[in-house]
Amino acid sequence: MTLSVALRHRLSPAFALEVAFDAPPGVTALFGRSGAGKSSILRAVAGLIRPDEGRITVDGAPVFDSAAGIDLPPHRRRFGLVFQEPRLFPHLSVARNLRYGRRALGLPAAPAREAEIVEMLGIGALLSRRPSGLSGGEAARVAIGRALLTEPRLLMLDEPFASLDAARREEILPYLERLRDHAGLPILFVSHALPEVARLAARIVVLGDGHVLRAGPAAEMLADPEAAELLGPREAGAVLTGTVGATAEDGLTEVHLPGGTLHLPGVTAGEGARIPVRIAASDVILALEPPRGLSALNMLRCRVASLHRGKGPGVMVGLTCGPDALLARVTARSAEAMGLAEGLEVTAIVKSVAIGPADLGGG
Ligand SMILES: Nc1ncnc2c1ncn2[C@@H]1O[C@H](COP(=O)(O)OP(=O)(O)OP(=O)(O)O)[C@@H](O)[C@H]1O
Repeated sequence: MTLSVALRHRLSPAFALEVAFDAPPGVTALFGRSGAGKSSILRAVAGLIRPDEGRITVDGAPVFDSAAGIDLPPHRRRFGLVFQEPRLFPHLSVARNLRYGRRALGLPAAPAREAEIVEMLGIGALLSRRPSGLSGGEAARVAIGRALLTEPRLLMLDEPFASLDAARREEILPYLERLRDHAGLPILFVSHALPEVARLAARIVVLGDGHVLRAGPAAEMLADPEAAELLGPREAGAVLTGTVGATAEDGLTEVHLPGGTLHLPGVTAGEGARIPVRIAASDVILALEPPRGLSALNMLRCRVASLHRGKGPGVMVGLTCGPDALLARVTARSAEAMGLAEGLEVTAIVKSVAIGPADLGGG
């Protein structure tokens, strides 16, 4: 199932949306600064605002088509929307909250499906509790479960963890990975946290001032020095796929990449698993020769593929390490002193401690 969106809508004299993008099954991240128009797009797709003109289709079938006069009401679109706040009913137990959306749509009870969703989201122990006793992460999972139980054709998550601290957000990411891998639905995921987007999304749509600034496969966008400027040079970083090796007594686990081996803390996947590893561009140091007598364990032989001079003092360097792509952020002064140029062979040095659990996929 693929969602296609093409719409124009003036929200105020100062702000208009004009966007077009596709969302196939898997996670499509809508990424952009506050006020870029992310939530308004979700509201339009959900049928909560009526665009001035455009078409919104699922596998070619319109739920909205201004030219043809089609505008299905929200409940007939069968799209699940989870807001920033979980919006659970305080007087109902978690179990009754879960069933509420289904009942409101007149769908029959589905105990087997419910058990499956409860298991996937890890909320079995919460069923008899009231929402007031839940942590933010638990409440977010219940809200996602309630939306899933309505058998949506599409799931939209509008920064469902905006109010959670970093540790709670990290806790919930594995559940979202399971949802992504097992639900088989297109998921529109609104976020302005790049590590989360890198971990979950297959596609990224970067929004600015109501427009699509750039859209494409996540792996390509995250490794592209020019796109890094739009994603935010401080947080930008490529995602590489490695194979988990042995764990040493000091807790560092080998992760083998074509360009070399990383030794990383906090790897939970078992030996032999393939896991994504996000390496922030600002955590990579470049050297012309493999350095000796250095505390960093992680060195990858790479070649400079492209250079992008940003607005500030930084240069974003695109590197290829075998079939992998990596980004490094250096100062323009260093780039010049090193004579960085396309095709030059360099060693990329990554600090182990710079890579945290949020940067590693579950495998
Ligand atoms: N009902 C409305 N009437 C007028 N202007 C609106 C309305 N809703 C949103 N806007 C404006 O549209 C712009 C986009 O808002 P929107 O909430 O879609 O952005 P966002 O990218 O989701 O931001 P955030 O990350 O802060 O949630 C903002 O300038 C906002 O003030």
